[in-house]
Order: sequence, then structure tokens, then C-alpha cells
Amino acid sequence: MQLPAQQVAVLEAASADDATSVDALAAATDLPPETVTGAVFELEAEELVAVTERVDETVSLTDEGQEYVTDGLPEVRLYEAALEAGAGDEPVQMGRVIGASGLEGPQVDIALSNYARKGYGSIDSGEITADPDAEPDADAEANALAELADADDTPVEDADVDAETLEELERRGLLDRSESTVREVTLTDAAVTELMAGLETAETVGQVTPELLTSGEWEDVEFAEYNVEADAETVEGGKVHILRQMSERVKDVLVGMGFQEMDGPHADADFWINDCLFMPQDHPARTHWDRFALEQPSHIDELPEDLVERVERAHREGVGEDSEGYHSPWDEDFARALALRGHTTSLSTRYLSGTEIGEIEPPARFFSVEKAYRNDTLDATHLLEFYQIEGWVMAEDLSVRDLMGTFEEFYAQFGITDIQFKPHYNPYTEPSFELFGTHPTTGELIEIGNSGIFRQEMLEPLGVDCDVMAWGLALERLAMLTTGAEDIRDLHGTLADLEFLRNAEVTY
Ligand SMILES: N[C@@H](Cc1ccccc1)C(=O)O
Repeated sequence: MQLPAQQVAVLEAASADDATSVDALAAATDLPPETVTGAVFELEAEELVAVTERVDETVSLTDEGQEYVTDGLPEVRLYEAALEAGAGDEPVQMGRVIGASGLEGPQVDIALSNYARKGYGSIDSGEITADPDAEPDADAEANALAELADADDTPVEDADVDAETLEELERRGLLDRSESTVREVTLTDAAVTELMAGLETAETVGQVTPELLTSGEWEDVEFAEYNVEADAETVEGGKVHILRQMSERVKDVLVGMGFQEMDGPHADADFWINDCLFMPQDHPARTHWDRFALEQPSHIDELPEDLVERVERAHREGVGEDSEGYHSPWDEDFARALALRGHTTSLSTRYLSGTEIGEIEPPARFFSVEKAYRNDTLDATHLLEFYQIEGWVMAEDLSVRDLMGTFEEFYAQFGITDIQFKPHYNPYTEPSFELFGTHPTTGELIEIGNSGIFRQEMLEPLGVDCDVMAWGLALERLAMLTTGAEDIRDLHGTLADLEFLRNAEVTY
């Protein structure tokens, strides 16, 4: 029988009595595992080998786990330092023991949170005791780390570590689990017969070359068959980040709807961020809790004087007959203070005021998809920065129906047809609406934006004498709806889930 060289090599290395793994065959034949897998599949198709498959769970230490193999577990180091300091006899000041242990930074917390759990002693009001009978040499986690130290991907069955300890190490981030498919091969009777009769190597050609073509030799050679089912290496090519894809798409949609793009400074004067929006200077969102203030430079030099005057008057006295203003102090220095913009509505005030591209005539539509910064508490829907989809439409007569219709048209482009509106309050819009969308997998309503029709108290000082409807939508929240991400931290930031980012499809 004639077979390609790799198949012959595999048959000669395999056995009819014992199953041999692809890795073992690769080692024996000196061929790459992918090549062996390919050959095995072809031999299986010819019924020369029988193949079994199983999924093996393997474990490897993380870098942190590896570090503790060398340095010792933090809680063990703490115990040793505590014993040394006499905490076996009486409580000792914690600070002293930590100093002596050499533990630093997060390791201190790690040591403290595992110390009592493992019975090394107790910690109470700044003092530490050590149980002289505790046995660090019998520490199951430390021993497991030592056991797994030298090899990567140890099959769980081969590791001499109990399941509970493995779980604890995994919880502590000291160990990773992964799965791999192990294929094992046994020769069939037919193969044994063929082997005894003698196998010949068929010369096959893997690739067409220019030489084969020009010489005409291609007509006579035998080409190797492709096995499209063989395992192949996963190639993780570069890819545009989901948020970037979303942002490009949003820009395309808005441009398609007749909008022009705005841009402007990330760090800006409170004047543009807040005062021009008729946000009172004592508004809670303007305190240092929400704001990232700039230290250097701390204030803006240039502001249009006449505009500053008109904005101040609106804050103090209101605008028109029915408006009262805030009657509260208004301080120009406070308005000049620089901060990272908490919303991109600062771009809208700059453009509406005529200072960016000159006077804007209705009808006009503008947008931006830019970063905004807020000192929020991090959670599944909040980061310290996010991309805001800012937009506004200037026209003679606008109503809430125009606003809602615009959102329906916009979100429909992303397959979102069930947005909900909730009446809201902003100092600068009346009426105001929050927008909500339904998360595709959890079914929860999540807030996706804020909107309204700008008030006279804001528009008049800016010199705008027609209607303007406006909004700020969150790009990340839109991405959560289109990708199904349940935690914004999976999308960007230090905890981003690379696996998710690699595989998630942006659907629209
Ligand atoms: N600035 C608002 C969004 C908004 C813009 C314009 C009008 C109304 C609302 C926010 O950040 O939530």
C-alpha cells in the first residue's frame, strides 16, 4: 500500500494494543502535532486507525502563584514573622510584625485575609497572635503550589492535589484551569495487515510552486489532500475594538441623518461645561466630588466678555418675564476654573454661542462622539470615563415628538426598537427625558441617555433665538445593548475581558 510519508510515520509509531496520544506520536515521529492530527484524521477515514477523544482539564499556576512558590504564601510569611516577634506567647503590635515580614502593598491584605481562615492565629484591634501549634509545612495550598510549580498544563488527574484546594487556589487567582482535547490512536486490524505486507511512501506535493507549473510536472505529481477538519492553531489577528466599531457606526448613522461633527477640548472651563447650561454654581454635580479639577493650569484666560455678562445676568435674574434666575451668588472666577468635561454638552454650548464656527443658522444639526469624565463609583454600568453621543437640532419649531422621533430613527439603525422615555429634570432643558433600553440577555431596563429641549435661560445668553432639542447618550450602554455585554468593565478599562472583545459581534 502506498501512503503519504506522514501517514506512514504515524502508523509505524502507533500500536494495536495501546492507545497513543497525538502528542506522543508527534514526539515519536518528530512531526508537529497539527501534522500528526491531520494524518490521523486521514488514516481514520481509511479505517487504518481508531481514534478516541476526551477533554482533559489541566491546571497551571498564574504568575502570582509562581511567585509564592519562591517567596512563600503571604499568610505563611506573616505567621513566621509573628512567631519570631513573640506573638506565640502574647499579642504583638501588627505594624511591627508586618514590617518584619517584608510584606508589601496588596500582599499585606492577602496575608491578613487568609491568616485567621487557616488557623495561623488571630488579629484583633491592631494586634496579632500566632498559634504556636500551627503547621505551615502542612499548609495544603502551599504544598499544592509546590506540586504544580514546575509544569504548565498539568492534567487535574495527575496533580496530587484535592479538589477543594484547587478551587481555593483558583479563587485566589493563583491557578488557572484550561481544557484541551486529547486524541488517542490505536491501529486497526487492517492497518496491522498492511504494515506486515509493507508500506511504501507516496511522494505527495503540499504546495504548487512556480517551478512545478513552468516545468509541467504538476500534471504527474500527487497532491496531498487538505483536511479541513484538522485542528489548527487559533490565529488572533488584530481587530478594531468594539467601542471603536460602535463609535464609527454611530458617526456614520448621524452623518447619514444630516448631522455635522463638533470637536473641542477635553479639559475646559466650567463656564462652557456648566454656567452656559444654566447650571447653578451651587449645583451638587459641580462640587469637587463629581469633578476632576485641573491643578495646572487651574483657570482659563480667554472667555468672551459679553457672553460672560449675559450668562451671569441669566443666573442672577433669569431671562424674560416668567423667569426668576437663581438669585444666588455667581462668581466669574468659579466659572473660569478648568476641569475635565463631565459631559460633552460643553461642545454644544461652544458651538451654539457662535465662538467655534461663527453664527449657526437654523435648520442645523450637530453631534460628537467624544469622551466625558465623571468621578463616579465604578460598577457594572459606570466607569470614570465614557463616550458620550452628544447631539442637537436647531430649528424654528420643535416639539417633544421631534425629539422622540429622532431617537426612534437613530436607535432603529442598531436594531433597537423598544426604547422607553421617562420624564426627567435638567437645569438646562424643559421638558427633559431619560431614555431606557432593554438589555438583550438580562431583560433589565438600562438608562441609555438623557435629553430635552434647551431652556430660554440657556439659549438667550448664547444668542440663539429659535428652538434647540438636544441629548447626551452613552456609547458604552449602546454597546451593551448591541453586544450583550453585561458589565461595562468587560468592554474597556483594566478589567476588560479580552476573550469577550475578541469574539463579540457588534450586531445592527
Ligand atoms: N448633559 C446631559 C445630556 C444632555 C445633553 C443635552 C440636553 C439634555 C441632556 C448628560 O450628560 O446627562
